[in-house]
Amino acid sequence: MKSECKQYTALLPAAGIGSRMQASLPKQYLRLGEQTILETTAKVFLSHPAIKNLIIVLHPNDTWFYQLPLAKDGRINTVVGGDERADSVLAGLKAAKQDEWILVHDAARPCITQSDISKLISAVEQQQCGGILATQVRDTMKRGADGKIAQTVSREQLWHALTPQMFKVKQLKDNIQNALLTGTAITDEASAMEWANCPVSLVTGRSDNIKVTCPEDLALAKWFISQQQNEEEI
Ligand SMILES: Nc1ccn([C@@H]2O[C@H](COP(=O)(O)OP(=O)(O)OP(=O)(O)O)[C@@H](O)[C@H]2O)c(=O)n1
Ligand SMILES: C[C@](O)(CO)[C@H](O)COP(=O)(O)O
Repeated sequence: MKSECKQYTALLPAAGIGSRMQASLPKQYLRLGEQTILETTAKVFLSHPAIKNLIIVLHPNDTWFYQLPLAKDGRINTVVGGDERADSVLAGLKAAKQDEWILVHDAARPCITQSDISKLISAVEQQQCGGILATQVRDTMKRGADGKIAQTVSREQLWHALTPQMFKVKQLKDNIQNALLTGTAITDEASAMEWANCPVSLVTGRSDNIKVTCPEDLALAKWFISQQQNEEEI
């Protein structure tokens, strides 16, 4: 029985092909120990007291999801995604209740913690405007091309945008649709809200909330998750 706190839907875009991972199957189905990246991510949300259900967005040719025990969970609804991440998120938003808040989280970010999910929800509930988890840039940042540095960019106000990103369903859906129609590049939900001049809160999240993107990320994600389990046992 979930606690009395307000409950939300989480939308997991999982319709990518993971080309940068150079694996034999889409990266969300690579294993982190006993379970896949997708199962790991989904279970963090499904066991969070403020998450009531999931919308998981699948590639049209996905043959893996329904082989997972997770597929039998009645709290999960699946929809078919599109060519780009924004198209997949849009497909998921169309299947959500339009008057609710929703948390959009990359299936490829399995190191998300319940505490960071709670932190984002609390900030959005308090400020009543959308928000994203993010971490401040720590390295000196360079702009460059063709193997040459063009300039050093001040890192003072630079953040890594993470997920989940939490917004009102209808507002986010409309803004993504309209932004895409103008040819604006929408690589995260916040960029569509920014396009519409909507305020978006930056909520500091854990830097181990990495997106498994390249081959070396898999071992790092496994290690981060093992460290988080040790933290929980303390
Ligand atoms: N058309 C797409 C593209 C991406 N995603 C999802 O969006 C998240 C972040 O995208 P990314 O890391 O870029 O995944 P891929 O697109 O699969 O990776 P690549 O760009 O290396 O192919 C992933 O969970 C991915 O499954 C999606 O649902 N639909
Ligand atoms: C949404 C995101 O994870 C925020 O950093 C990122 O934009 C996804 O980019 P990708 O190229 O689709 O991995």
